[in-house]
Amino acid sequence: MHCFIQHVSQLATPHSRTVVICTSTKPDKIHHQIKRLFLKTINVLPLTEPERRLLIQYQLDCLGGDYGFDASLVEYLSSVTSGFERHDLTCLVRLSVKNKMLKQGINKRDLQKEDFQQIYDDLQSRYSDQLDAPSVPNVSWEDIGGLSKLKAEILSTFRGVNRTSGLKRSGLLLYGPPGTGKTLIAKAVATECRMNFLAVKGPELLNKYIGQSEENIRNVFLKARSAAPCVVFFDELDSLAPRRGQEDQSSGVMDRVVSQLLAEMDGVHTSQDVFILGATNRVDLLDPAILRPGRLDKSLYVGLYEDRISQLGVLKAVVRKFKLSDDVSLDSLVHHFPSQMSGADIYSICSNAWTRAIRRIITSAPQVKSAPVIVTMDDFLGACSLATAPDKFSQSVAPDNYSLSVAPELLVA
Ligand SMILES: Nc1ncnc2c1ncn2[C@@H]1O[C@H](COP(=O)(O)OP(=O)(O)OP(=O)(O)O)[C@@H](O)[C@H]1O
Repeated sequence: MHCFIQHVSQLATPHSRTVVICTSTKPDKIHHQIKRLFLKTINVLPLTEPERRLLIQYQLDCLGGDYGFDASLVEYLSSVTSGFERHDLTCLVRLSVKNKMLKQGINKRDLQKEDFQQIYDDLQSRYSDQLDAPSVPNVSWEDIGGLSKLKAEILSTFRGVNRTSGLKRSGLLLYGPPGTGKTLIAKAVATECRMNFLAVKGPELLNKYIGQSEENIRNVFLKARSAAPCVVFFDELDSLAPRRGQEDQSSGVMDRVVSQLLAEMDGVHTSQDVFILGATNRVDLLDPAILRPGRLDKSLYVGLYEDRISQLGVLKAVVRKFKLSDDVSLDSLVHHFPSQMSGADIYSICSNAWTRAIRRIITSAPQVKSAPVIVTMDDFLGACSLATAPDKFSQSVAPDNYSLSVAPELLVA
């Protein structure tokens, strides 16, 4: 470091014609003596949507010729590429155009959405593979059954009056028994609102070294801000934000973690494009400050499916991609379900039915290498009989524990 400082300082003579430019992805780690050498620090921020639009347009213009694209295509590409850097956008445009030409000849230049899909998917998955990088999940509202009121409530929060009038909510808490679809909802929110999704499990951020947990929390929010628009999903929030001042936490480590989390949440409140979703099975263990307006200012209960209509909704969503035989009647199937089920329980019945169908096909025609898997009513009924036999199937929420997750006083409309 000393040597570097000496050499750079020597260049700083009145007649020097040398300019030193340095780059860094972690400016906060640079020693202050090095920082002092530079006259100017330029913060290169992630591209905003209008900037991405300009860059995509520019890249297409640079390729010359008439590509026959319309403005809505450029608009679409800029809206789905949040988190993409300059180089990614250049690759996206150039490689997609090149592929199109290779496939359809140099004269076929009418570009469509689909022409960009393959390169877009490659770049997006490479981006998400980077450590903890946010991704846009592939879960839509159709993948979630039942919960229509909850969906409407969440959508109004995201798209409704709050945003336009500037009275933005900064976060929502989803609470309820395990396996009821809280994670699924968070992913669908990110997909439907075309936002990046950063999922964090509470315990993953906790570290035994002093100050490291707080830094992990800071990093999550830093990442979220740089990937904005972004949904940050804190699963198992109770482990990260337990009630402060507990006697058994005499070192105060957890209190500091909670305080850091609250401070970061307050910072997010002023930013338009980062939204926080929390999920917990134990709302009673949370520090009340986290539910204060301006942080997770709305709590929504995601419960078990107790009526046949909502069970049917979940069943339909889960078997959406199954091939069903003509004898399958989902309406009558739900009457074979236990009275209280979580989405995960229904998913388990369906995957058991699917496995039964595969076994049946293999046993009936072992020599056939590939045959379509068609699930019959018998497969479902066999899987249901397992579900109602208590010694063979354990529901994800034992009836004794239902009450643990329910805190009706938090059902704020
Ligand atoms: N409403 C639903 N519609 C369709 N599938 C569902 C629904 N709820 C749950 N599932 C199924 O159950 C699985 C588990 O759901 P999920 O992980 O979202 O539950 P969770 O409430 O976040 O659980 P936990 O509190 O244990 O983290 C999902 O992957 C999905 O297959």
